[in-house]
Amino acid sequence: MTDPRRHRRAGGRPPGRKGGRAPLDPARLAAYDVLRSVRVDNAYANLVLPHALRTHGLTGRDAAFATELAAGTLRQQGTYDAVLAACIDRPLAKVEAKVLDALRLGSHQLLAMRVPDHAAISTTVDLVKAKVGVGAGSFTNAVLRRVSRQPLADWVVSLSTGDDHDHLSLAHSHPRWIVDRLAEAVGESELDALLAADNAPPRVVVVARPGRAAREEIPGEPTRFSPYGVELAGGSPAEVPAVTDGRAGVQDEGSQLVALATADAPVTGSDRLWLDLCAGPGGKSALLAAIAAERGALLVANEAQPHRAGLVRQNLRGATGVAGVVAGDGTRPSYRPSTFDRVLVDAPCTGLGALRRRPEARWRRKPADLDALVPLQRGLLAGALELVRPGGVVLYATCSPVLAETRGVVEAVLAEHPEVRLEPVSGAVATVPDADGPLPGTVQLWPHRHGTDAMFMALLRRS
Ligand SMILES: C[S@@+](CC[C@H](N)C(=O)[O-])C[C@H]1O[C@@H](n2cnc3c(N)ncnc32)[C@H](O)[C@@H]1O
Repeated sequence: MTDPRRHRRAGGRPPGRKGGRAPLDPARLAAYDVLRSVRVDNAYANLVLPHALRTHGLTGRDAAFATELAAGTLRQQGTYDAVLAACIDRPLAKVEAKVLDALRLGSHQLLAMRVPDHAAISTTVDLVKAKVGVGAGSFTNAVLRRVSRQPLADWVVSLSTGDDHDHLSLAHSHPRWIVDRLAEAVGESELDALLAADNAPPRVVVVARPGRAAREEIPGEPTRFSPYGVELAGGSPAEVPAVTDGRAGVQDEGSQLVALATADAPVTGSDRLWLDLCAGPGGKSALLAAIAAERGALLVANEAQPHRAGLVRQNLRGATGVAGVVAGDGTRPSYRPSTFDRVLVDAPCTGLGALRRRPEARWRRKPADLDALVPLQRGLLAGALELVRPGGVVLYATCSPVLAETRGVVEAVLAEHPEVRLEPVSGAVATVPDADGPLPGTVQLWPHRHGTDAMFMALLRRS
């Protein structure tokens, strides 16, 4: 008997009943559902994906196929839209949205996955016929045949203009304004490598929270820079007991280093009360609380959005070293001035340093987002400097390397606070090679250099 799963694993077409229409492939249906949720409900792909996989009963290699199809299509949407525009004789805006979703999925299979052309085209046509109608199916067939005429590299060459950033925007599927902003931060010589790294799925890294879990409990390789990290050997973190009981957690190595830079900054005198001003959903708080507990200190985790404060509480379950979780606006903090010995400001930002893990984020973000984010970042850093005691430290961090959010914010706040000075980030983070930030002593990590999100860190001390 034929095993229908064997066909799907090979990316092929599931076998149909004799004389009847072939059943739709569940993996492709799941990916199609994810694209629809992202488009219609503004959903985050990584949050809706597990639900789509469950709904369509996908596990193992079928789940991996659906995941790559959905995430890869969303990441590469810019490139595929340029290819599709060249294959369709009307503007893409005039193509029905459901058909365009399917065309993008088909293009990803044709141009970036090892799916045979006939399977990529026929499964997409079946999907469109079932979801939209027979006429749309014929249109899809004609368009995808044109897409399949040449490999991706040839499409990029034939569609490129002479402009370098336009070319990189097309080749690496990043909006042009993001290419420009990243170029200002990383420089032209590494821009191509950075954009390519944004399109590679990130490794799965787990933090063994000190005093609660040992690295040896987690199957995988110790991380290079964080003394608490393990790169998972394979499988799902949900299968690691230390993760399921909250003693360990999935956390990018760069994010671990931010917590570490906060904890490792030298302070003299009292070192008992720490604050995470922008704590939700609580990854860094959980690591900070574990380190605080080992040192006899306590952490207050503050978060503006009540539902995210709830996530922080969940992340801190079982942790000692926690004084409380508070829902409050960090720009108008309700704590007494000079209360804390250490404060972390992991500011809300464009997230352009974490594009690897948010496939659709690059298309959602707009340059105007900076107009609201930069004043908020400045307000939060100024709020933190009021809350830290003289001699205490504030670690300002973003998961964006955009200079307006990093250098610009730090310079502006320093100019308004003569009692504050910028100091070199110290401890384990200071030993990370090639991580100089845009101001002396600051740190900038990069996906293409360090295998981490592009975290920025600046250490400020109040005198
Ligand atoms: C980059 S995230 C923090 C990530 C977190 N540190 C972690 O590691 O899990 C920024 C957080 O700041 C919160 N936020 C935004 N505005 C805020 C404000 N005015 N005061 C406090 N938190 C704020 C956001 O809701 C978001 O949860």
